[in-house]
Amino acid sequence: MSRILVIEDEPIIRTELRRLLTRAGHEVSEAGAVHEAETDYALDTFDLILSDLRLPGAPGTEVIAKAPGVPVLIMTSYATVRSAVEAMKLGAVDYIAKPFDHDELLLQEERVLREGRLTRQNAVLKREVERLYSVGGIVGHCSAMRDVFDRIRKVAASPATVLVLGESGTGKELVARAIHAQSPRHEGPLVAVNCAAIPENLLESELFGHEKGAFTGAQAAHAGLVESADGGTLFLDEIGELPPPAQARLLRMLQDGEVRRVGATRSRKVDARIIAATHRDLPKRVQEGSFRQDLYFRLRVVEIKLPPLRERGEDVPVLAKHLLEKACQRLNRPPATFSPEALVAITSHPWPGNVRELENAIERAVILADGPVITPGLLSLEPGGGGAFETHELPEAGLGLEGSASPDSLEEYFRRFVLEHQDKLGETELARRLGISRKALWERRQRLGIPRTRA
Ligand SMILES: Nc1ncnc2c1ncn2[C@@H]1O[C@H](COP(=O)(O)OP(=O)(O)OP(=O)(O)O)[C@@H](O)[C@H]1O
Repeated sequence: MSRILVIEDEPIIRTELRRLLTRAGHEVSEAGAVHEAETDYALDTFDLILSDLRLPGAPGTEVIAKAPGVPVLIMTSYATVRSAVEAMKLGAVDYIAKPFDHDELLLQEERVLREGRLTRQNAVLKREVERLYSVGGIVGHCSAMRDVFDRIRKVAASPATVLVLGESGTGKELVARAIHAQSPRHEGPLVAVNCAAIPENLLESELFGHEKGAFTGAQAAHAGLVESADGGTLFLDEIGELPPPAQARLLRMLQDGEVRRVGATRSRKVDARIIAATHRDLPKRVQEGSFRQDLYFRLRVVEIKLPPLRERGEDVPVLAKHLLEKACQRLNRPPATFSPEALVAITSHPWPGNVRELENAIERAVILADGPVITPGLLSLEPGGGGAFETHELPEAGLGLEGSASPDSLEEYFRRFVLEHQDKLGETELARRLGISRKALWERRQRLGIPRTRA
C-alpha cells in the first residue's frame, strides 16, 4: 500500500480518483489546491502526488519544489499538453491527459510508484556501498581499492607508521588524510610536507627546526614542521627525495620519539604519527645506497599500495562522473554528462597522470563546454596518453628558456610547455624541467596569466 495525495479542485474528479486508487489498495488523501495541501499535510510523507495543473491559486507544478524527493504526476487537459511538457521540465515525473482512461491512470501511477521505490532503494544501496567501499572521499570499488580502504580502516586506529606507494596522482595524499581523519589523532594537526618541494639545503631545518645561530641567517630559534605536528600526523610526501642528513634525523625520531633541532645540543620529545609516501622504487634506492635501509624498514610498518588508474577497470567511468559532478559544482556550472563517445575515450585512455590527470581533463572540459554534454573533443586526450609523463622523460636539464630565442617566442614556449605538461607533472617537476625555481615558475604564471589547474 502506498500513500497518495490527490490535488484536484473538481470534487467529482477528486472523488472518482479516490475511489479508483483506494480500490487499487492505496491510502488516499485529498486537497483542492496547493496551499491547502501544504497546510493540511506533511508533503514529504507521500509516495506519490497526483496533481491537476490548473488549480485555484498556484498551479499544480508549485508542489514539485515543496515536496522534494516525492514523485509528482501532473494531470492536464488535452488543450494544455504543451504546459504539461513544461511541467516535466520543472521536475514532474510524468503527465496524464484528461479525460483519462482508468486503466491508463492506474498503469501510470503503478509505474511511477515502482520507479520511486527503485530510486529510494538505489539511494540506500549507494549509501551502503559508499560506507563499505569509500573512505574519506576516495572513490573506488575495484578489488585493489577495496583492499586500500580495508587497510586504511585497520591502520587508522593504530599509531603505526604507514608507507603509501603509488604513481603520481593516484591519491596518496588523500589516503594520508583519510588515515588521519579516522585516527584517534583527528583533532590534532595534519602537517603535509612535500620533501621534493623544499630546497635541499633548507629541508633539514624546515623539518626539524634550528637554534639561533645554527647557520648563517639563523637569527632566531625556529621550530620545525615535525614539532608542529605534535599530537597529530606528519605526512611526508616524496620521501624518496629526503637527503641523507634528514634521513638520519627522521630515523632517530621514529626510534626514540625525539627530534633535535639543527644546532641544538639536546633533543625534544615529539609525538607525531608519520605517514610517508613516494612514487619512487624505494628498495631500488636502498640498493643504490641513496636511501637508508633501516629507515625504509621503519617506514614500511604498514604499506598501502595504490593501483594506477589504468588498472582500476570500472572505477574509471565512476570516478569520471564523480569528478564531473564536483567540477560543475566548483565552477558553478549546471550539472553535465559525458556523451557515450566521451565515456569510451575516458575508459580507453591510459591515464599516465592518473586521477589528477583525469580531474584536470574534466575541469578543462567543463570550462570549455558550451552545453551540458562533455564530448571527446573537449577532453582533448592525446592518443596513447603521449606527453612527457614518466614513460617519455624530457631532458633532465633546463629547456633553454634563457637561451637566444626572442622573448615572445620564449613566453610562447613557456606557456605551451606549462599548459601541455601541468596536468601530468607537479609544480616541482615542472619547474625542474623548465630549469627554473618553483618561485620563478609561480611568478611567470602570474605574469602570463596561466593559473595552476590543480585545486
Ligand atoms: N580515488 C579518488 N577519488 C576521488 N578523488 C581522487 C581519488 N584519487 C585521487 N583523487 C584526486 O586526485 C588528485 C590527486 O590526488 P593526490 O594529490 O592525493 O595524489 P598523489 O598520489 O598524492 O600525487 P603526487 O604523488 O603527485 O603528490 C586530488 O585532487 C585528489 O582529490
